[in-house]
Amino acid sequence: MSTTFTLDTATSRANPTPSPMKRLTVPAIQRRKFEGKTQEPLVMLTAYTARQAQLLDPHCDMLLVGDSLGQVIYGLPSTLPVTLDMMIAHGAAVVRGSYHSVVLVDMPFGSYEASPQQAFASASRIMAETGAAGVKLEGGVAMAETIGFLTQRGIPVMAHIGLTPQAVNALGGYGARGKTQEEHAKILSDARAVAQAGAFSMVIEGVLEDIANAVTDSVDVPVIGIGASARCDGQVLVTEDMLGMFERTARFVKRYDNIAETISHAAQRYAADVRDRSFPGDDQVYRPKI
Ligand SMILES: Nc1nc(=O)c2c([nH]1)NC[C@@H]1CN(c3ccc(C(=O)N[C@@H](CCC(=O)O)C(=O)O)cc3)CN21
Ligand SMILES: CC(C)C(=O)C(=O)O
Repeated sequence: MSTTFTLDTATSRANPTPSPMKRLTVPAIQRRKFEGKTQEPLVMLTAYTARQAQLLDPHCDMLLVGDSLGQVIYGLPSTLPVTLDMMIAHGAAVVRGSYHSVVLVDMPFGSYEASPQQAFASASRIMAETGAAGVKLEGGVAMAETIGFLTQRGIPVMAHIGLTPQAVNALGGYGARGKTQEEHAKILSDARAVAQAGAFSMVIEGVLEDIANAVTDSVDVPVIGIGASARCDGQVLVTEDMLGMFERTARFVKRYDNIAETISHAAQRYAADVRDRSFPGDDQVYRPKI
């Protein structure tokens, strides 16, 4: 007997008119900042593949196709070598694998910083070739003009401030930001600038908790934290970090499973079965019916 995988999404995905489960929208996400008394935090995880997106989608508000895929799936030393083509291939896969969450695609290093025009050329390719709902880009005051340019031309932008990994060479590492008065003030002005420019939301990464709280209180768009504060309007983690795929991760990661161990254990048992010829067994070979 073959194994059948069932998902809570299976029924609605098979339904030709899945109107009750319409995809969330960027304006709906933006409104969540001031909706309801409880202001339920927004849930975001990264996704890089269609199947991963299928599994995460029912539980999330947003799926981020992060340029962290450079390190997480391509084994690159940083996010800097990630290309627009890589982001587009994975972005399209995640859109195909999801039907509920807002899908956002990271703009990779070198695809947007030179000018608003360069950013529009790259972002419009992402939008047209993936079907994503918006893009994310790193930077504050310096990117405000570009964020306005994209937003006014119909491309929703999520900004990313604080610890911005594409600037690792300038920052000197992945240490938390905001430890000096100057840095603290810079992060606050970055937050205000990107919100003012039209970003519908922003990620704040790797900053002192007080700064994340101050940013959350001082802008009128949802602030999504990673290594930030529980008081942010939402949280994001890299899915593989959260699943326990890596031995070493940043302090801000909470592990909800240990899939590294699960995978190693399964591979070990498979290898043993192959080596002692117990795989394939009777159930896995084709024989003529008698
Ligand atoms: N798997 C993965 N998870 C991420 O969160 C992530 C990526 N990759 N790649 C792109 C960036 C890089 N990020 C990182 C990478 C390392 C640390 C880290 O190890 N931080 C140390 C402090 C380092 C220091 O003080 O110099 C820590 O202990 O938190 C943090 C964020 C976040 N992003
Ligand atoms: C860690 C998140 C916020 C990100 O930017 C990425 O996955 O690249």
